[in-house]
Amino acid sequence: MSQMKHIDNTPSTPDHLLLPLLSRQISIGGTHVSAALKRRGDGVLGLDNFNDYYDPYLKRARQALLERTGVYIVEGDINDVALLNKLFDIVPFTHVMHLAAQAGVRYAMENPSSYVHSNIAGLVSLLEVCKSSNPQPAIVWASSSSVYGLNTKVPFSEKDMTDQPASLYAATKKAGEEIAHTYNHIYGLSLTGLRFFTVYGPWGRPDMAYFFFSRDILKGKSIPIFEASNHGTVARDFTYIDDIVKGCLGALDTAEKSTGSGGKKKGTAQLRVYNLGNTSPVPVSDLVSILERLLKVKAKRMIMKLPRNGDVQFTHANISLAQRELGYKPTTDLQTGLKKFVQWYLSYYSNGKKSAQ
Ligand SMILES: NC(=O)c1ccc[n+]([C@@H]2O[C@H](COP(=O)([O-])OP(=O)(O)OC[C@H]3O[C@@H](n4cnc5c(N)ncnc54)[C@H](O)[C@@H]3O)[C@@H](O)[C@H]2O)c1
Ligand SMILES: O=C(O)[C@H]1O[C@H](OP(=O)(O)OP(=O)(O)OC[C@H]2O[C@@H](n3ccc(=O)[nH]c3=O)[C@H](O)[C@@H]2O)[C@H](O)[C@@H](O)[C@H]1O
Repeated sequence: MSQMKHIDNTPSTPDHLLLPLLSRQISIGGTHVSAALKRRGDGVLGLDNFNDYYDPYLKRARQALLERTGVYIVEGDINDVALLNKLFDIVPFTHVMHLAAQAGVRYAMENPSSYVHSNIAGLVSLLEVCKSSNPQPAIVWASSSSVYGLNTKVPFSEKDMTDQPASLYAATKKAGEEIAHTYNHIYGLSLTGLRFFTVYGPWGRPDMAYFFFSRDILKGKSIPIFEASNHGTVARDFTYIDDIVKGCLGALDTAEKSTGSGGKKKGTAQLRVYNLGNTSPVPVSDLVSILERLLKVKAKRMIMKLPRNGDVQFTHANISLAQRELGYKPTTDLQTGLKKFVQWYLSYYSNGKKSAQ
């Protein structure tokens, strides 16, 4: 993790934050969601610590993109309670979209404490501030399909067991769901957790397979493709970012309807968890074939036994609850979504941008 750059005073607040706004949101992490909220007329303030888990140039490019649309991003850590209090004093946020986390299942074996810092301690700091703020904001936060862990009964439904995480990342996401329960139970915070299923698309994460496979296929480097020791398929319910954004907006709007923008009496606020997936798992080997066609380069495939590194073999979402309650309806298949990713990737890295890590 990088040294966090703490700002010692809140930067001059852009005028738009002080205007009477239809809805005032704080979005933590989450470039695409922030941009979509801004496009539809919500007031949005971003927060990110810009750590160096992956390519910092990419994070700064996303920031520049957002700032061109009028979304200002404060540089700071969710563990910085003084900073959060200051922001909540300036802006009476009605909603918090909390997408900041230490992501990645395999990196948890290298740097476990970064998961505890952001996904557990950071979540608690944020909820402490939300609990005391007036109005109490409705909070929508990112959980993960990884909470289903070693559960092999697919498709995964929200009611299924989540008590056998396969990685520390998954364990911290599961802990986040339990922490949310506590803050809902004691303080009446309105909390909606979204279990995202392997999200991909333009401006995505360079540590994810679809992203670094593209880089390495273009470089002629071999790519390790994990194969299960039981010879079963290794597959993911890959979900395109635009579909996820619609699910996030649906969750924010549903939270608004059921809680209003004021604080709730204890015991009456909502606590919900939804799967946001695509309902069509694709084997990782097919992901590689699609990338080969789009990049017009043959991959050097290195088939490896799936190591015990935090990966699970198969994910598949049952999304009927999100469909019913959030109006969530993913429409992008992997071929279409990867085409958009590859177009972005080629244009981003051919424009003299630093190469992905
Ligand atoms: N991308 C996926 O496939 C996927 C799947 C399931 C769940 N999720 C979850 O969705 C959320 C967004 O994921 P993403 O892929 O966009 O990840 P990301 O790493 O690109 O975005 C998270 C952002 O949070 C920031 N951040 C991390 N720790 C912070 C802290 N302590 N304080 C302030 N900012 C901090 C990072 O700098 C980063 O910009 C995460 O919570 C992740 O765990 C992602
Ligand atoms: O939905 C989630 O909750 C998670 O989604 C994402 O995790 P994963 O589904 O594991 O994505 P990703 O690493 O891209 O691997 C994709 C596939 O490629 C396979 N894979 C991976 C690496 C490799 O070298 N070889 C390989 O075959 C690998 O076995 C897997 O089958 C997020 O990163 C994570 O933050 C989390 O939130």
